[in-house]
Amino acid sequence: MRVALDIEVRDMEDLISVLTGGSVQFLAALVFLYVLLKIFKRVRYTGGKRPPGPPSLPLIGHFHHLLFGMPHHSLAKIAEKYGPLVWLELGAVNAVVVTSSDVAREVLKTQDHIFASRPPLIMAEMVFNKGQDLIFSPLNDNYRLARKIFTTELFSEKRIDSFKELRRQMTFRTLRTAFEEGHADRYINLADLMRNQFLSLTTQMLFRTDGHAQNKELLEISDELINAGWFVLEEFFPLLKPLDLSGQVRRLKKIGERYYELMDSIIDNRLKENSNSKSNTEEDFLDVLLATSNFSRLQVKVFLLDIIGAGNDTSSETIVWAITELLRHPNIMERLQIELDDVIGKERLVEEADLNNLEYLQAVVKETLRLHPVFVLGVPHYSTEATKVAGYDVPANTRVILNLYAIARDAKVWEDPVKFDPSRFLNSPVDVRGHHYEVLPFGAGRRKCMGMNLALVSVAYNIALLIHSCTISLPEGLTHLDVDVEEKFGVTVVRRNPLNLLIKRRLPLDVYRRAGLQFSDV
Ligand code: HEM
Repeated sequence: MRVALDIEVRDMEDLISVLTGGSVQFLAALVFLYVLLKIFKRVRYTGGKRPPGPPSLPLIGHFHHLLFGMPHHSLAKIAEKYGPLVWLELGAVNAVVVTSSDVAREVLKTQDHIFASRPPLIMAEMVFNKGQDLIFSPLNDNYRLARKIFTTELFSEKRIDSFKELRRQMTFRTLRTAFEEGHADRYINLADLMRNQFLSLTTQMLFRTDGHAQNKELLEISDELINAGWFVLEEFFPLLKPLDLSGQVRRLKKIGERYYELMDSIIDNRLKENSNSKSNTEEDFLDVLLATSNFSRLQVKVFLLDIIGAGNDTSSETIVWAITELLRHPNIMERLQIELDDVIGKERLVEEADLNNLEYLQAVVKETLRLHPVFVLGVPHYSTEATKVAGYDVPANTRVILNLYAIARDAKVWEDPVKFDPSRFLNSPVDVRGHHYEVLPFGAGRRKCMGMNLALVSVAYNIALLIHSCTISLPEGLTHLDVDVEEKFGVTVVRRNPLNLLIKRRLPLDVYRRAGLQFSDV
């Protein structure tokens, strides 16, 4: 199989900083690792027809493949040579990497019941109370109950709809900030702008409040979590864990402690408020979870952290990727603007209710998610029993890495796969909701993203407003040819370089005013 890559593989600086937080302790860790591995025994593959894979090094197996370049690129290259199901020994961890839509279908649909668990992760242990949350929970009764409550109570259509006005107000606030900066001819970093919006949106959905001190702290916690990365050295070399030479284990533990302390004060305040008054304000997620007697206080905290961790950077960075691609392709940006002007006109602002009538906009969203799925390697799955995949034997307790990035760029499936071309989704039944295995930005099957519907609405709405009601300019002297797509690898893959933009009003002032968007600059 051949996977096309258009992004320059940077250097190992990225991954090393993900692994170690940039610490010089990394070198010390490697020396100790070498000594400790002498007494370390990896659980070896036993019997059967093993999936193919590159030659492994003594003791560390294939771990070095994660150290050079970005893992989703390195793994795509390995798949080009060894096929869509590759066997890797990453220190003590046995893993298979899936890099085709056919094998993804087998894992996420035909054998979803076997592969829908999660491996034990140090991040889950340290921050998410040993995986008692939703994202990192193994497939067990606790998980099934939590997923049911998330589906019926927190992410039901009705609940998502009940936050529509909040989403509108938060997007307006973003525009107001952008226009005020633009009016003063100041450039604004789009990622910062969007992250602030989504953090405010999430905290209001969760806790009804939008307190700045609390948000700042949550933003820092979420940042630390994202920067911690999926690949914690000690997870692959468990003998190193007590020594914590990379400092990652300690760092994650501290993030957990800081978060729990903050949440304790939020929950205490809420319980006090609830006992003082019979409030008739809208229920938020905290109310719903506290009212569910099935969950302990600790579980409530980790469920909320799931949403903070999964709900912010994912949507905001997808918007940043979309605007990046639109700026790189002025003809596509123009076509989208023409659609918006035709369908919405220039007398009013676009509303969420318009989104289904904007076919090209939807195609832009899908194409962005195809080329830039922010969880490039998904969230790891785990086999609960031995099975066969694509004719190969996969033992129980194998970690499954789905290279969602490479699957959606498979040249066997996609014509001109690295080209940003939304029209490939026009008049096509293919969508990004987990029914078509050639593009899986939200995963598929039992573990499919809980926030997909919310994300699709918020992302499309923000892009529509930015393109319809704003003029967006690059810093002076730069053209569309200067807009890069360099990536930074972490829990999510984001733009490496900031996208600084000058954002100004595109429509007559009155149009914004009538929609309820007031400005202090006029
Ligand atoms: C563009 C935005 C988003 C993308 C691309 C995305 C992608 C994903 C992916 C790939 C997974 C893993 C699926 C698997 O294991 O196979 C996932 C899981 C999850 N996502 Fe999202 N996500 C997005 C937004 C959100 C939002 C807004 C929320 C909540 C507010 C959310 C909540 C979750 C949760 C709770 C899970 C865990 C599901 C489980 O393990 O059962 N996501 N997401």
